[in-house]
Amino acid sequence: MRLGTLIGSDAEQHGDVAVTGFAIDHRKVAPGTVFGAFRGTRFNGEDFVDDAVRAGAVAVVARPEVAVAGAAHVAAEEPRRAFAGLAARFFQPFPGTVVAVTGTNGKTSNVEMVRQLWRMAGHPSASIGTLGVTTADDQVTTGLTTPDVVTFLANMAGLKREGITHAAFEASSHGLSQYRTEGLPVAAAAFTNFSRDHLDYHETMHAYFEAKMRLFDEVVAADGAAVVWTDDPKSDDVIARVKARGLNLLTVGRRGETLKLVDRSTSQLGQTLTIEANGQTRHVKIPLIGAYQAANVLTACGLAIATGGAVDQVLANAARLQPVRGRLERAVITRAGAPVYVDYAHTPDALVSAIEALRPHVRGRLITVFGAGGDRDAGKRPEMGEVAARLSDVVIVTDDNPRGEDPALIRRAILAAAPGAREVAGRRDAIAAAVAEAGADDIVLLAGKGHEQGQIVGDQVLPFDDVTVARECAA
Ligand SMILES: CC(=O)N[C@H]1[C@@H](OP(=O)(O)OP(=O)(O)OC[C@H]2O[C@@H](n3ccc(=O)[nH]c3=O)[C@H](O)[C@@H]2O)O[C@H](CO)[C@@H](O)[C@@H]1O[C@H](C)C(=O)N[C@@H](C)C(=O)N[C@H](CCC(=O)O)C(=O)O
Ligand SMILES: Nc1ncnc2c1ncn2[C@@H]1O[C@H](COP(=O)(O)OP(=O)(O)OP(=O)(O)O)[C@@H](O)[C@H]1O
Ligand SMILES: N[C@H](CCC[C@H](N)C(=O)O)C(=O)O
Ligand SMILES: [Mg+2]
Repeated sequence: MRLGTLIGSDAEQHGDVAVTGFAIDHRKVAPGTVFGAFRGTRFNGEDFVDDAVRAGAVAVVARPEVAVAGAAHVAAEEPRRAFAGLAARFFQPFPGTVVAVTGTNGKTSNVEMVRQLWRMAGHPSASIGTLGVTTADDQVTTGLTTPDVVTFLANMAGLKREGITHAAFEASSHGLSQYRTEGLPVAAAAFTNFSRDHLDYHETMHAYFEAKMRLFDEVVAADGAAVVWTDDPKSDDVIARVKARGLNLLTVGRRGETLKLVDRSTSQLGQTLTIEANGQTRHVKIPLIGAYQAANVLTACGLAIATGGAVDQVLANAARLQPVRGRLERAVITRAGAPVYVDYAHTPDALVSAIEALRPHVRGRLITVFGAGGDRDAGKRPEMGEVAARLSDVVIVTDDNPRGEDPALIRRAILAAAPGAREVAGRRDAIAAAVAEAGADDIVLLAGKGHEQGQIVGDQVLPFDDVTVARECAA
């Protein structure tokens, strides 16, 4: 593609050169690259403009006041957004049906469930999120929930080349506020729930909520749809904004109109949902436990319906959903007979959801093992300690990705609000202690790491998988 075609600039000036790629890191610039110079939390990309031009950048997307010499200056007040638009023109085409999910918890579960529902309906489909890029026969990890905009658009274009027609992605608040997932048409967006997380980055709950709302206010197509879970304290706010924007609104939940959850009855290995839709009552048996999984199933069904699925077909397919990795995944049953569950709960609200999901299955004691991530929202630590101590019978506080912080101090912050909790440094020892403690009637919950394959200590990632360690401790 010629630069002039891309940016509409005069060919004699800068337009008649070939664009070979896009980069937001000057170290990735090659001859022909369009460089995005963004101000970040650690660096100012504007400081690297000259380096980028020397490395062969043919255009620089930057704020109007930034000096750019030797390459075209695409000036924009919000350069991240302008850059995403240009990159999308370069990388297109994309899968024809793209949907996004936001919310504090449940994004990964939802995109994975939508992908499965589409596949059951015969669509070649994919999801992009915390688990990586997932298709029916492949999974590639990207490291972040929402990859950077170049990786994101390149991945989407790659999926299209592989024949994928339907793709669902997680829109994290960081990704939304940094315009990491812009540029391509989004047919539908879903809201799962809103609670405390990431205040280290957004600072206030208001700013965190507004970051998420950009998905509905700006990212989803003007003629697109919104699927809203109705039973969250913030649901009505989201619905009001969706209505103001004139999107096609689908509501799901106890107060839902598209899919109304009338009843939920649990069994040992699953649950039956009674759902009213189109004036009819249906019983949908799903092979997943926990109210939160029921919420995710309904929201995912909403997205499948919003993208053309027939209600009957979608609800019938929901009965065949496979569990999502690390979300209430049963890792092992100990020799004493206690099931050990692994869950990705890493916020106070998610911890409540995970514990409440298991509680009906506990005859003896619920033993909860968890920690909190370093270099992340410190304020959530006592809140997590408080709910764990209040809702579990035995609490073991341990480590979860200490990153650059002292793990003992993180544990102390949790323990300060968790009366009666035991402290076990080192996650393997904590899991071993829980497994040793659990009797036949007890259930062990290992929370916080879910599918993760490493423990981040300093800048090292040490191999660690809760499921594997639980099995080793139980052997
Ligand atoms: C706080 C945060 O979100 N940081 C992300 C963000 O960084 P930033 O824009 O602040 O970048 P910066 O490092 O200050 O640099 C500014 C600019 O200068 C450029 N640069 C920098 C150095 C250099 O030598 N040359 C250069 O060109 C950078 O590429 C960047 O464009 O953009 C970078 C590139 O996309 C990300 O790698 C980085 O993720 C860091 C590693 C991270 O840990 N992010 C986490 C918190 C995150 O994003 N999590 C969310 C939420 C998960 C959830 O749902 O819970 C996620 O979506 O994964
Ligand atoms: N609908 C829900 N309501 C409340 N809690 C939930 C819900 N869905 C998931 N959870 C809890 O949140 C944890 C993480 O779920 P999931 O990975 O789907 O969320 P996420 O939004 O993708 O998280 P992340 O922000 O890390 O990407 C689960 O293990 C569970 O404990
Ligand atoms: N997407 C989340 C994941 C947290 C997972 C938990 N294990 C931790 O490290 O805090 C984050 O980056 O904040
Ligand atoms: Mg996720």
